[in-house]
Amino acid sequence: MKKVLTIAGSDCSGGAGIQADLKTMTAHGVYGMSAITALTAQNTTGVYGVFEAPPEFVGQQLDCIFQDIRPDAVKIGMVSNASIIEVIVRKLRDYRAERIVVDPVMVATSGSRLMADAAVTTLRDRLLPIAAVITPNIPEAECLCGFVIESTDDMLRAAKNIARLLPGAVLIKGGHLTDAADDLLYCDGQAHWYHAPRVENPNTHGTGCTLSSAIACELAFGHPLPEAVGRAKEYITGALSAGLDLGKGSGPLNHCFAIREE
Ligand SMILES: Nc1ncnc2c1ncn2[C@@H]1O[C@H](COP(=O)(O)OP(=O)(O)O)[C@@H](O)[C@H]1O
Ligand SMILES: Cc1ncc(COP(=O)(O)O)c(N)n1
Repeated sequence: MKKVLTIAGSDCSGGAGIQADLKTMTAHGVYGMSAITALTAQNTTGVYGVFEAPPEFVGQQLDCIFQDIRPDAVKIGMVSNASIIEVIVRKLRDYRAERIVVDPVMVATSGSRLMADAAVTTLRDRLLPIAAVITPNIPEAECLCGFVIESTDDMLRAAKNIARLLPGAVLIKGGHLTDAADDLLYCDGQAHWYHAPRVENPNTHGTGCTLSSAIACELAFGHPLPEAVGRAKEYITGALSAGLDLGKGSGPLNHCFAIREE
């Protein structure tokens, strides 16, 4: 069985973060493991508290994982401060981790900040260089490229610009922009567009976490990146279309769509 590790924050309401990642991994038939960077008190209406793990404890979790069950791929989500980022980079380099997908989580769908401003520079200079692919949404891509993205032409310009910051690839997610839900992968100097119809579903809590985890699973299976993204895109569209409606705000996805009907 393939093994995939998520390094991310916990969402007690089960829609995003570690919980979304592990559900995605199980639905893909891979063995999921987690190193928790922070506990959040959140639900579908917002983030009400964040309790960061001490960086050395994040390191200790990574030692336990890599010294025992080596992951085939790694997904990194919420990393809220620079010291946590530093320890993750050091450990992943020491253990020569492969197939690293970085979702540069900065702000939750509900609008709450999940990363300190000061950590953005560390993310860019230290974490991005070890990623095989990074998966910013439109606001995160704007933060990395420094200009406003209002069209698919802007997405392409931003992708080329961000690609200069890292040896790997960049996937800009269009969920916040297009009338459809078109994402752009810029990989080895080539643009790949993934077109999908916009699903009329306001429940999008955890879409970014889910997509990046699905990509990590597909990379663990050995698919080349453009194909891995295509398969992950099908998964996210399916989980959104399956139409779960839980909570008072932007609700979670339905990861059971691929498993069984009631
Ligand atoms: N209403 C929607 N219908 C179909 N796909 C969507 C919808 N909203 C988001 N997506 C897709 O979900 C994935 C996550 O995108 P996005 O919501 O932009 O990221 P984030 O959750 O990081 O803000 C992307 O593949 C995006 O195209
Ligand atoms: C712990 C944690 N990590 C990430 C997100 C972002 O979620 P989304 O996928 O909706 O952008 C979140 N709300 N909570």
